[in-house]
Amino acid sequence: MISKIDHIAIAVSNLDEAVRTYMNVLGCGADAIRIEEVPSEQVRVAFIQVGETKIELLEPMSPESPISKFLEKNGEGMHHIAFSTDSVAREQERVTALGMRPLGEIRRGAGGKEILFLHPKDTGRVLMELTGKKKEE
Ligand SMILES: CC[C@@H](C(=O)O)C(=O)SCCNC(=O)CCNC(=O)[C@H](O)C(C)(C)COP(=O)(O)OP(=O)(O)OC[C@H]1O[C@@H](n2cnc3c(N)ncnc32)[C@H](O)[C@@H]1OP(=O)(O)O
Ligand SMILES: [Co+2]
Repeated sequence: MISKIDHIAIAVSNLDEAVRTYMNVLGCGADAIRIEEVPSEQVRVAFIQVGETKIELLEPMSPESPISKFLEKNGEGMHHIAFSTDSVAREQERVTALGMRPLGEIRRGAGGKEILFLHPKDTGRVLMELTGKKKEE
């Protein structure tokens, strides 16, 4: 079951600058920010807690990152919406049966959580991520 929006992700070219902008807009302190590197996606990511959900700022770590290609084509801006679920595998099965194409396999994203992306051409040209539990849970 999908329970809430886990995060809204924005592609940025300079993470530190973007973090400052969001802190200014939201009026929050550094305690609301968590930064980590996710090598599987070649991104450095900052999460900013906003109530029950988060803003995810994504900076590419290399030209191979999907965020590099996105920035080249579109510039900075909204990249994807992520939905929380108690079972990414079950949601994968459900949406696949409806004809949506997952992009690759379930893998590990930020915080070690299971993630799966759906092709934006099947979801109204908005990239969507399903995010679940940590793999060991
Ligand atoms: C921090 C870790 C993790 C988390 O825990 O939250 C993350 O969020 S990681 C985020 C980065 N990782 C990913 O984005 C992985 C999934 N993405 C992909 O597999 C690819 O980026 C893609 C979506 C398949 C696009 O790659 P590719 O086909 O090589 O690029 P194109 O530019 O040719 O795009 C094809 C087509 O799709 C449209 N598109 C691409 N990106 C988006 C987007 N973010 N939102 C909406 N639409 C998008 C693009 O415009 C092309 O359309 P056409 O031009 O009409 O062909
Ligand atoms: Co994400």
